[in-house]
Amino acid sequence: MLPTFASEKVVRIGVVSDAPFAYANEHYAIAGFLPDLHAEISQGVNQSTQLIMFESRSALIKAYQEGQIQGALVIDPQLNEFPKASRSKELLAMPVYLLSRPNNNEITDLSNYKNKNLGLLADSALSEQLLDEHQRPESWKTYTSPAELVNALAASKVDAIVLNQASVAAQLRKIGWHQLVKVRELSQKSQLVYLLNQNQAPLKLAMNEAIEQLERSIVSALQLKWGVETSDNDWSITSITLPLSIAFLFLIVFGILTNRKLKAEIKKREAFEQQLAVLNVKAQSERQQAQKEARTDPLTGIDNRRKFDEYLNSQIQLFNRKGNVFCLMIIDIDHFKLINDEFGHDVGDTVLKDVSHSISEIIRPYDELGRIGGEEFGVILPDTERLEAFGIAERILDHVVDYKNANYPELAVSVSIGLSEVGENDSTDAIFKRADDALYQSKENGRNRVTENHQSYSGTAA
Ligand SMILES: Nc1nc2c(ncn2[C@@H]2O[C@H](COP(=O)(O)OP(=O)(O)OP(=O)(O)O)[C@@H](O)[C@H]2O)c(=O)[nH]1
Repeated sequence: MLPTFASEKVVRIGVVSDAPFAYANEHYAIAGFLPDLHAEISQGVNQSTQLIMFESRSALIKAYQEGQIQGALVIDPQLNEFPKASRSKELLAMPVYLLSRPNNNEITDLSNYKNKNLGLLADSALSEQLLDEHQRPESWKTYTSPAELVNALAASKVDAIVLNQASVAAQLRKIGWHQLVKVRELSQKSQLVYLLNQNQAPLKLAMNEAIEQLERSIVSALQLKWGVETSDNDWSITSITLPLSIAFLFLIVFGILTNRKLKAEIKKREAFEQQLAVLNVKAQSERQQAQKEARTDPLTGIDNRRKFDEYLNSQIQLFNRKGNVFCLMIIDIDHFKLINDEFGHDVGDTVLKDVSHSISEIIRPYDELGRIGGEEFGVILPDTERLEAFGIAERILDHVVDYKNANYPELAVSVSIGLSEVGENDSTDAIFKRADDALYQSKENGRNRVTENHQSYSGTAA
């Protein structure tokens, strides 16, 4: 069981290790998964996302349903697997494959299968499109899960099954070698679905970019690991080469002869791989938990200065690369020393926790809140321009002033805020200094107010 995080600031995305787009190396580390997104995460640019790998699609779905991950990346999911409301869809072109029993020379085109038994995945966008195109032949059957589909082929209930590129590698491994034909002219749109429970604008952007590179990465992953023919030259029909056919035929014969021994070996290996995958998920989540703790303020439970600085840095990089505007706020509790002196340090601690909670009630789920000093908080508002940020700052002022301590009703709390919008050729130090100078102005002008200090404009309002 994966631990659940108290903070919703990190989005945990589940991926399946078996699929080529979430393609694992022998150590079960991600080797070919949406390379851009992964690189972005490992380089620390996208600090708000973590990838959690699952050994099977059903384990991933279960984790998603139980809320252990907040998002999932799945290719061409069945419609009933995920709650519809939380879907975001991206369409991408993907070659379609027919997988048939060996020595089936009839496959040249899907229309040859109009009167034959063809298996398709039910509730899949790709299947629906193919069925419509061929006027829903009676001999075509749909199966509710990829496992059922593959079993139908293995049990000769159908002559061939339709697969999209993403599921080819996994299915080949399950049932051994069959004849695989890529039918390029039938290439339809397949779905890469990513599900997010919250609106994560930077993540969405990163994913959209990664999707553009997906086809290329899948092809090379398939070639590398499975040796599947993916020639660009013959798009109409691509079948296995003769030597490969002979080699695999030999494997099948060999497999029959040593069936039992082989089965036991495979079982042992699968159990070992499964254990390895489970251990890896566990180790990964423990590592992530430790990393999380190193970035959390123990008193308030929000992000600490280190995490906040990392996030600020990532926002500056995003702005410089893509022009995503954001605002930085520094919020300081007024006369906090007096609160400590008059009511005691413990009450001071309670006020710190309550103020951080009040701020989090006003900001949006994807804004970043951190404790950046003793009685000082920082807020980063991604995709937000100064006018909107100013309104949010004013709402924070009002909300904090409304604060009441149950044991000390006479305790009055207010904050002062310095606000700055990111500007041309900005750096973390420069924007931080502008916001800090603005905070100083708020204090100078009487506290309980917000002061703006942008590259081109500054001013105060109470
Ligand atoms: N209770 C408590 N107090 C803290 C903590 N961290 C810092 N402080 C206190 O916060 C106070 C900050 O005081 P000052 O920097 O003088 O500022 P201030 O009294 O808020 O005055 P202005 O910022 O000018 O409005 C100091 O007395 C610190 O001891 C903490 O974790 N808990």
